[in-house]
Amino acid sequence: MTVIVLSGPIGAGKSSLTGILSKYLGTNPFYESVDDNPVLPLFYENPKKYAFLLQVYFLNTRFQSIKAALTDDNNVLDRSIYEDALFFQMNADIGRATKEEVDTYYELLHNMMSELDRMPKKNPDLLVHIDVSYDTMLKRIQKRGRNYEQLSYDPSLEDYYKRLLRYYKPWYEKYDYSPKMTIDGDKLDFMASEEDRQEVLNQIVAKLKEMGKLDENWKPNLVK
Ligand SMILES: Nc1ncnc2c1ncn2[C@@H]1O[C@H](COP(=O)(O)OP(=O)(O)OP(=O)(O)O)[C@@H](O)[C@H]1O
Ligand SMILES: Nc1nc(=O)c2ncn([C@H]3C[C@H](O)[C@@H](CO)O3)c2[nH]1
Repeated sequence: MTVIVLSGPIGAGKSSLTGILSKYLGTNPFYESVDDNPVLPLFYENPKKYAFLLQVYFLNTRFQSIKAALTDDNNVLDRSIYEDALFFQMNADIGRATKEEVDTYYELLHNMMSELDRMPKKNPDLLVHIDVSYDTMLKRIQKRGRNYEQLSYDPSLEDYYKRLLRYYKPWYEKYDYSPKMTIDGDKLDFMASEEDRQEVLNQIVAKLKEMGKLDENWKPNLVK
């Protein structure tokens, strides 16, 4: 039984890979709430006003998801609580949160992480990070077509996205809640190419076998 958390910038392919991977492993997916998130459009319209509220919204849903996932021990999460502070810190660094909001946020996060530390299973088994360049990220954001994420909606999103990418490298290096691995999201087009999809799945399965989380003779539940 495994809990796998995915990470990566906006449009990296986390939701897509969550679906593919959970089917392949025969586990249950947890998706980040986006289309039913009432605060997200407000945030893109007025980031300074809504950065804190949006973060509390995401933090709350991510806390619920990771608790359920660690209890069930049979899941893939498309983004997790471990990535939450990356987003908030970046928004705080560009002046979208007051000192009081920053302090309150970190206290809340700390309390939630302490709760997780008291659970029988405390950590995920593996982090799979999808690494993408700015060009790939932007192409995927355009392909998905959410209006408020487009540069035509707000040209300052170019700086926001580039900045976000810069926060990922140190975040990934510091992450130590579980073993981790990176997928090259620029090279491996796991949506359009069957061969690339299999390559990504092989890399993840090899890592799980190496960690002893999958039996050496393990075969997929569902081959498409
Ligand atoms: N490897 C890939 N190759 C080609 N297209 C991809 C790939 N991964 C994702 N896409 C496409 O890019 C878009 C964004 O993908 P997806 O929604 O999975 O990203 P995400 O990382 O979950 O984004 P977000 O952080 O915003 O939730 C979708 O239209 C998807 O079909
Ligand atoms: N500010 C902020 N904090 C988060 O923790 C966070 N997580 C995701 N997002 C935004 C990115 C995509 O538009 C969309 C889907 O990932 O939601 C976030 N925005």
